[in-house]
Amino acid sequence: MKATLIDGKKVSQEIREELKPRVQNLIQQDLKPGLAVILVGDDPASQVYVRNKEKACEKLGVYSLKHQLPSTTSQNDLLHLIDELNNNPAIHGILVQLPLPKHLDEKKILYHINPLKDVDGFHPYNLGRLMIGDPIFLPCTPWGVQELLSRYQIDISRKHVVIVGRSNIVGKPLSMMLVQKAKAANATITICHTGTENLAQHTQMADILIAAAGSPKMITGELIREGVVVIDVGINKVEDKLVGDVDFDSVVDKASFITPVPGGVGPMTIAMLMANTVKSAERTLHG
Ligand SMILES: Nc1nc2c(c(=O)[nH]1)N[C@@H](CN(C=O)c1ccc(C(=O)N[C@@H](CCC(=O)O)C(=O)O)cc1)CN2
Repeated sequence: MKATLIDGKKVSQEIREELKPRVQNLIQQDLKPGLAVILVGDDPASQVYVRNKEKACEKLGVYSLKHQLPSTTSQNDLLHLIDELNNNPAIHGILVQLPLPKHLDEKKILYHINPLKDVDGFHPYNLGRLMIGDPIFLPCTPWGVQELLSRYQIDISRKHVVIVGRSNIVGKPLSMMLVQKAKAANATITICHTGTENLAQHTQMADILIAAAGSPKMITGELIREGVVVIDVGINKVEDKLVGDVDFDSVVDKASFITPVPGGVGPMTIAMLMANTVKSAERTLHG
């Protein structure tokens, strides 16, 4: 079996097209959605991702405000900037590009963002709302994964979903989102990580395997069973090449569906960020 490629680039473009009339409707009501992106330091990958976000805003008609700060920026200065953006009526979404330089307290910084402008969905208030099944902003990458499954009619009903990875920005929120659906869908959700003993015993049970461990090519053909759906969330730079957490070549002939890297989940993160920003602007109009 040769896996069907899940085209994240195509789906992300479809989603951004679907957002256009919503943005036009807001602009006609004199409300242009605004996204502020704070980039601290000069991490090359982060610069690419921030540029992708700016380009997405430009194409969609969203006002984009970028603050590029030196890696030596103090915590207080960063908190003051967030205060300004929290109080800026032209800004409906605020994100701080991760990772931050080590001297900055990531939690303190992220928790300082007004939850109602937290379009990354990382604030405890929003994660709490997600946990109780009443979300405002879903974290962009997990939401993008869910959208890919949905738009390719990959149903989790009565399926075993195995997530490899437990980060705060993907693994944990994604497991919460799928558990919410699993109740009604009679699905089973398993979370593994790079420290899981006998990892193969878990991954080989998966009908749907989501690799989000941040470990290049970790998931090989021996770790999966025939016909599994493979979603690769990994974004690893290896010898200047972007590779996922899945060893694509050893998996593609066993899987039924697979997301490529690049061109899979990555572009979905951007599209869902745009969706959260538009939603935030709409909420200021309609509550
Ligand atoms: N504040 C945040 N920081 C980070 C997040 C996040 O959601 N919020 N996620 C990742 C990085 N990320 C978004 O910021 C991100 C990663 C990858 C892509 C993407 O489009 N990847 C492309 C290839 C891009 C390239 O040319 O290298 C692909 O996979 O096709 C977008 C966003 C960590 N930080």
